[in-house]
Amino acid sequence: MGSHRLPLHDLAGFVAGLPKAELHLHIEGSLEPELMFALAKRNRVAIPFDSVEAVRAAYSFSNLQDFLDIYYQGADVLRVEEDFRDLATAYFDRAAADAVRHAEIFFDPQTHTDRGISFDVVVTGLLAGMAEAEAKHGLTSKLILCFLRHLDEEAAFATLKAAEPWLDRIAAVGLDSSEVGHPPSKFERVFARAGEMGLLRVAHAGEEGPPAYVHEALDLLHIDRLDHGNRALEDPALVTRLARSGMTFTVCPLSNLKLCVIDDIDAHPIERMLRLGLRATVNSDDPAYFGGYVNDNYRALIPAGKLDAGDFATLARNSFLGSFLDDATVSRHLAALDAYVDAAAV
Ligand SMILES: Nc1ncnc2[nH]cnc12
Ligand SMILES: [Zn+2]
Repeated sequence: MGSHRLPLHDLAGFVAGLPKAELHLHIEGSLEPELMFALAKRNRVAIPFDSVEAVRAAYSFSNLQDFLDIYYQGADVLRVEEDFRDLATAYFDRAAADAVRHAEIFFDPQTHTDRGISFDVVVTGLLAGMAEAEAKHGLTSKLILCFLRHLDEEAAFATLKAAEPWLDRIAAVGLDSSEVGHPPSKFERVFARAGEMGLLRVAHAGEEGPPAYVHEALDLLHIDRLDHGNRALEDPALVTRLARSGMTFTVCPLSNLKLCVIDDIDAHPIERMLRLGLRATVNSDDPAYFGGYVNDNYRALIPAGKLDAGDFATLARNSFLGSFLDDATVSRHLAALDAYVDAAAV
């Protein structure tokens, strides 16, 4: 889009060092097979694999549900506070290496409370990992509590209730899990209550579900950010609305490829999103399952040749603009990003 042209190798280096925020990351989806094995041993939990290689070999999915089945199974090794802290620490260490300066991470409390693990154990462990990342890397973070949409409204309300003691440590609520057949309307009242409690709101919509689900997320859930949003592109009036309102899309290229939302990474619609004036960002979703952290996702977009250095800088800029950081902090990150771009002289 812009006029910046760099040789491909330099472009990869430029993109890797760009200061960035990650806005779509399921912490349970950052559970690498090695840590899964270590935690299984530590907690004496049986897992249905006999090697790390066997786990990786099982990570071949033809749709979202295929993945979710194995993802919920993997989370079973997480039992005590220390496990959630170690999980978070592993993610933040990896993100810091990708020049991530700020991350807004999803967690799925129901995946754990339904197994008898308390909400407080999950949050306390994650918060410990978050504090450590800030001290060690200067990497700040926020928590987003996701409701599992395949479960019912009552279960979501119970989860919101469990969150009450932690409201000052939770930035937003989100909506994830099996999309088709579980429209945003199912959670209209839960999201209204979350809004009254002062929480921001995001939702997965238009990943596999139709544009109507994106309309519902806007009109019924009053979302502050749209997770995925790919299928919004099928509805021109919706695109206009999302562009005009400056809605942030948290796009996950490698996830889209691995879950067969797209057939070919070179056909990923993110370039089209930028041309349509949409505020797209690049994120890793479930990096342990989809073969890459955030820089792998940025890098995967290079070979198609549709994005130049200026576009990648825009994607990184969008990640700060779309974050839930205060304006002064966003400005500070954008100044650092501008300095990085100037120094790269692209
Ligand atoms: N990509 C995704 N879509 C819906 N739910 C998820 N939970 C973890 N990753 C998800
Ligand atoms: Zn997701």
